[in-house]
Amino acid sequence: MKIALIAHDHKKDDMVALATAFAPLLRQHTLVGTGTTGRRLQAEAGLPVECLLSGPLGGDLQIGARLAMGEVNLVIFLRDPMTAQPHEPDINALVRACDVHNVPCATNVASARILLQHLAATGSRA
Ligand SMILES: O=C(CO)COP(=O)(O)O
Repeated sequence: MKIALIAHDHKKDDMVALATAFAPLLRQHTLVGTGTTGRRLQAEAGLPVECLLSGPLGGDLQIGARLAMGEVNLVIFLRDPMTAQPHEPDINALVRACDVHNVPCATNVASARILLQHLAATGSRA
């Protein structure tokens, strides 16, 4: 399973905590992330994350493009609903791509936990 991990700045601590809690599971999969999120997950959760561009510089679009080509199977995108983002069109494009291609996309911690628990229970592998 190829999993994309993305978090806005105010949600990055939540992402690190989530990824740390599920680190043994996430290690069994191929991980990709936007630049800053990915580097924090490497440094603080010890996870092997391929880091693309930072979100505002096109990272969301890179993940969306991979997803459209079938190279991303699950997205955890912890969005900050309280802060305006300069690259809002890119964010919408990524979430839309998930809907177009029927790729599971969790946009908050509660949903992400359910997806990851399901992944753990079903034993899907990379
Ligand atoms: O902005 C983002 C998603 O829209 C996340 O990008 P970073 O992980 O580079 O902060």
